[in-house]
Amino acid sequence: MAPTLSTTQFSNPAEVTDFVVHKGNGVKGLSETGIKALPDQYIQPFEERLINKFVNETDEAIPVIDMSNPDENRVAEAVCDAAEKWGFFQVINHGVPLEVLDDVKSATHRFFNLPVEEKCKFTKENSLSTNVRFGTSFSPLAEKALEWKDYLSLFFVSEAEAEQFWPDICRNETLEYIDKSKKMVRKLLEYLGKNLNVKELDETKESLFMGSIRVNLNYYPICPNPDLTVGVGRHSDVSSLTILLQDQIGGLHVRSLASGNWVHVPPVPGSFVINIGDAMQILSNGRYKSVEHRVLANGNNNRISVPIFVNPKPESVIGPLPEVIANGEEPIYRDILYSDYVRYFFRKAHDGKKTVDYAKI
Ligand SMILES: O=C(O)CCC(=O)C(=O)O
Ligand SMILES: [Fe+2]
Repeated sequence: MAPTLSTTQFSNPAEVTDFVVHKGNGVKGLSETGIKALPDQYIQPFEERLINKFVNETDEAIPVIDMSNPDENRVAEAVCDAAEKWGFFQVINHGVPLEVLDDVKSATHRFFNLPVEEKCKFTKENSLSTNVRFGTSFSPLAEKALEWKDYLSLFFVSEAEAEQFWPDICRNETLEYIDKSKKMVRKLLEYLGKNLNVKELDETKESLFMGSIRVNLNYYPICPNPDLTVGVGRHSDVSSLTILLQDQIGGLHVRSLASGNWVHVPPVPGSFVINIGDAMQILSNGRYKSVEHRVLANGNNNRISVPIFVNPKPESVIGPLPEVIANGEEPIYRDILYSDYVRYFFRKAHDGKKTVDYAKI
């Protein structure tokens, strides 16, 4: 007979929520109790489950771009083409030292391996800074079904602020990861901008394209019934650009714009997965696509990922760029305060691409 919740230390779902969400054990703690059945609140509606037979039935694959190609125009073209057709691509030979990537992955494991009391210092209730938050799922209070993921989210303000408030155990590695990735991020944004007639990343464009940075350390522990739940539900990012470091486990799936199929993003050692976020879709008046993606839960392996969300400044007003509208195009998005847009995203559960409709004219 399949094990049920009653064969574990929990006698009802409320006790699970208390253990995972309120006591700060996260799904990692739950997984480590040896729980054999998925608690009810993690069971996703049928249509949200990424059952294997619906994926990988396709030979579509997101582009892999070699940034060391001496013909820079070719690199720029490949980046812009992928941003229009896929909204997603991987980059290799990107110039970020591989040891920086290894170090931030190790730091992520170290943080999540801390005792609960240590991690709990960074929950919403306890954290000494609103820019540092340890949590689970996406928005447990707004969600009908929870997601099988824990995270530490770090909004970068300054080195001094990080020194004061970020967890010691992963601070330096995360700061180094941000710092060493900046050059690549700038290059990618320059390529994307040029193709939109943005001649240079001056101060105004910099604050729109890369005015603020958030890094998440994500932990997806082994799940007892991975087919019934998700690591992350369908969503698009609110960033201008996301650069994501994943380990060798896999599980990230992207919705193909061409076919509607869910396409796996295979781990490529030393690469970054790059995706266009909603802010860039809006700034480009829909030319670059912020595409739905989600993460499968895994029954055999723990997985980590470390996305850097490159965002507009919270106080920026985002809307189709003048350079884009100058060619006579009708704007399809209205001007909107970026912090309002982000607040709207976090107020609800993941719901695919619906956030961007909020900015539609
Ligand atoms: O873990 C991943 O591969 C993707 C995570 C993600 O989509 C996100 O944090 O927005
Ligand atoms: Fe995402």
